[in-house]
Amino acid sequence: MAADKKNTVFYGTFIHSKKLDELEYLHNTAVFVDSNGKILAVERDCDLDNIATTLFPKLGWQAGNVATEKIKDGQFFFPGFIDTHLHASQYPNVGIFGKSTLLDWLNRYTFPLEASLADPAKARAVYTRCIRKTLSHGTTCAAYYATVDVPSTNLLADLCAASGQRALVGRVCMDQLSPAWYRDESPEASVAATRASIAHIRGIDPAMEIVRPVITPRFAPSCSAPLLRMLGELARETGLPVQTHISENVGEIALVKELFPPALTGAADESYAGVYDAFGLLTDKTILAHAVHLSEGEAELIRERGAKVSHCPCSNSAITSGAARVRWLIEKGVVCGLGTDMSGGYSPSVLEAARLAALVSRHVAMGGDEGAKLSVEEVLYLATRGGAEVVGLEKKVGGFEVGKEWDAQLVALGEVDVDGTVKGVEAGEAEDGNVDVFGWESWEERVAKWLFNGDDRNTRKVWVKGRLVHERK
Ligand SMILES: O=c1[nH]c(=O)c2nc[nH]c2[nH]1
Repeated sequence: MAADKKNTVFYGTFIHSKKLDELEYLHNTAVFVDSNGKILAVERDCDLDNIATTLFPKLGWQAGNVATEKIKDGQFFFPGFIDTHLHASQYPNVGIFGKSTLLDWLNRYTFPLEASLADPAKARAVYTRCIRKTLSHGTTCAAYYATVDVPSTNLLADLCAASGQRALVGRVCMDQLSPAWYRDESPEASVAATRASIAHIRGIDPAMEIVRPVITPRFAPSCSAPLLRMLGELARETGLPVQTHISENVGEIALVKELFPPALTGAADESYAGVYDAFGLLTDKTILAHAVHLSEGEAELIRERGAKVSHCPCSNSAITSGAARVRWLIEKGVVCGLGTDMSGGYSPSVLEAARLAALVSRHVAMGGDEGAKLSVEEVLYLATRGGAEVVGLEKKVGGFEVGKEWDAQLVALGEVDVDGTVKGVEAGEAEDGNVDVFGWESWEERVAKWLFNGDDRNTRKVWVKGRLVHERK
């Protein structure tokens, strides 16, 4: 799809997070987005024709070069979702995990698939489909892991740039504890390959408007101490973000203790977070996926360093890693967002991750901590503004404010007619979606129904930086 070069006025109902536990509902509102995708003005409770006449001259807009996107009653604009953790290279394996847990899952399902993407044709098919699918679910920004292979990592970045999906793209670094056919030959080779991929990604998007590189040590067990040290140095030298996994599974944690004693790392103790910290990898630009079994001390250290957590409830349930205590992390002051973690997680949908975050928090509550429950408002905050902070883009995306960029989705729910059919669906046609709205629901109830029963059929259009990147026909 070509970039839309016009200024645009979006008009209708807008819903976004005001704070962690509050959504704001803006009705009869006009949002003025310039041809570069930046929000220039937000006018609430206004008449579209009047406001256009008064605001166009102030914005220096010519009426002939302005597109209007006025949505129907009952539909709403919502900020695009931010998937703070997923493996594009694992997309073909969604739903394929059997009864495995992390370490056997990696060996049985994951490493063979990732290695096979060194075939460029296969990588192109997988990445193209992954980007299309996540866009169709309203994911406007994704923090991707690619593979060890440099050309296929670069291809993922190229495809994100071409399709317009905002992305952090990381070449996976790993030099130990995986088969010889899927690992870096040495720490030096790993860093050289990472530099090559960073240079490519910077080349295609020097201003990092859509795509940016991210330094990606897979997780401590698959990286030697020299590699972790060199990647910490690379992070300091480049100022780039870092993404990795932490404390997902009890077997993994035991392995980290065994592999990285304080005598090797120089850390004060043998904690998992302490290992990353010892190597300069725990900074305010670090995205830590999972964080299921952290100790008090680790959560404290993560908060002190300003590192962020990607909560992955789908994956944590599917491969039986555990129930992360998100309320506890938030109350400690740790910034959290949501990750689908495909293909540990079986779904490409951040809406599904949000709904599972709500459910998993209820399991934590059933364990005795009633305050652990996350509300509809809270999980949608994590899916948007929380995620924006996790990936370091909170000034650009996550809500509808002047100065932010237009990363948004248009949501339409099924409006039930008096005869019990869904409006717009002809007799004999399949109904479009699982959400039935009867008309008496409050806006809060409509959003709750969307969270718990919505899917890509409700996501009619998706924009990134003002560009239409998906439309459901
Ligand atoms: O959920 C996960 N997916 C992975 O690919 C991975 N690698 C290390 N640890 C991991 N956890």
